[in-house]
Order: sequence, then C-alpha cells, then structure tokens
Amino acid sequence: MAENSVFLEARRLTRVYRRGSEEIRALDGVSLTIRHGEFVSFTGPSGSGKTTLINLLGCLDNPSTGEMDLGGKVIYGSGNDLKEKALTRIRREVFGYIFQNFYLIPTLTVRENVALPLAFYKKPGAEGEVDRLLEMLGMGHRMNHLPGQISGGEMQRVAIARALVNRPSILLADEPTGNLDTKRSAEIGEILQDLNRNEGLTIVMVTHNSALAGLGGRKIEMRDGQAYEC
Ligand SMILES: Nc1ncnc2c1ncn2[C@@H]1O[C@H](COP(=O)(O)OP(=O)(O)OP(=O)(O)O)[C@@H](O)[C@H]1O
Repeated sequence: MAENSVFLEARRLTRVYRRGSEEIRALDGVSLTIRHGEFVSFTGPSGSGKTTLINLLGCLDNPSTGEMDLGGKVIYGSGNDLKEKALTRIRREVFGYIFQNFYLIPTLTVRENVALPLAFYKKPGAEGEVDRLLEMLGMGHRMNHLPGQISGGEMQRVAIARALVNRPSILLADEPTGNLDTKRSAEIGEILQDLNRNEGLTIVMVTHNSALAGLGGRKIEMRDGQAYEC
C-alpha cells in the first residue's frame, strides 16, 4: 500500500456510555484521517476519551454515531456497519494490538505466546515471523522462558512480537509503557519508532508519556471527548 495514502478515515464519531440513568459522552464528534506509514500519538487528561477512541479506530467497539472507513471500506456508518464476523476478520488480518498490561499467557513460553495468534489465523509466511521478531526485539535468548521469568520491558517486547506475527498493517498501542520505568519506556519507544521508520508500520498510540508522544511526529490531544491536532 502506498505510503501517505489514506488508511483510515473517521467522521464525527461519538460514543455515549450509559450508567443507570446517567449518560456519559466519552467521544463528542471526532473526525480524523490516518495515512499509511504514520505514527500518531494521542495524549490528554484521564477520562478525555483516548481509550474509547483507540478502541473504535481498532474496531474493538462500535460508535454511538458517526462513520469510519478503513482501506476504503465502510466499517461503521450509513446504515452499513460491518457484521461481527467481518469485524473479527479485520481485527485478525489488519490490526496488531498492545496494551499496558501485556496480556501474556503465564503458562505458555515466550515463543508459544508469540505463536498463539497463528492458531486462529495464519498469514502466508507468518510461521517464520515468530523467531525473526523475537530475535529482532532482542528476545532470542528468552524464547523458552515463561512470562513470570522475564522483566516488564521484556514482556512488552514479547507482546509486540505477538502483535506483529501476522504482519498487521497497523499497530494500536494503548499506554504501552504505562507499567514500565523511564529506561524501559524509552526502549519500547525506540522499538516502536524503528518499526515505523524501517518497516513502514502504521502506529496509533495512546500515551501519558510526553517523551513517547513526541516520537511519531504527529500528536493529537484529547479534551472532553474531542480531538485537537497539536
Ligand atoms: N464502559 C464504560 N462505561 C461507562 N463509562 C465509561 C466506560 N468506559 C469509559 N467510560 C467513561 O468514558 C470517559 C472516557 O473514558 P476513556 O477510558 O476513554 O478515557 P481515557 O482518556 O482513556 O482515560 P485514562 O487516561 O484514565 O485511561 C470517562 O468519563 C470514563 O469514565
């Protein structure tokens, strides 16, 4: 896919949560475009809607109203929302996800954790990606360890390898360094920057870490459910 072509376009996304009789407008009309090869960071105060937005962009949740296209295909909107089966396919084939809490399976080795997505869906050549990615991320010597035997920074490297094993077009990272100290955070930041620059991976990241937010060049601040380009 040509670098700089439009990858994702969101128009007037809203997301309202209901808690009893209370209505929380977590997203209040967000429109944005993400191009292939971009590295976009979302910052903003707690409760401003960052996770809600990244979940919508990553097809993990549906908006209350609004439209979104991905690769020219309608995901939500105009009464043509994709059905769950098609969304599941997009989640597997298009996206890689990493989270603050890593979500590794404690009883599986590092290598088995990274290979896990291949049990559900395997892109051609993906088998060879397990070892390549672990080597690339400096985890080649830890392949047979369990998650409990490695550090937090190493766990996030494993989670990144797992997210990338099926060669996604876009990596979504929600607070990827939220559980890491400054040094480990900077290391994960460098890895993400290399993946973006050297492998052309599109990255969308939510972070409270201002050093990390500057890495990708494009920064969007969330305030009260709205998005502002910085
Ligand atoms: N499942 C839910 N049910 C009800 N309200 C929710 C739900 N998820 C989020 N909210 C509310 O929506 C608003 C936006 O939440 P969101 O998690 O998107 O913010 P955030 O910017 O990611 O916050 P943080 O930086 O603390 O993670 C908040 O007021 C939050 O309490």
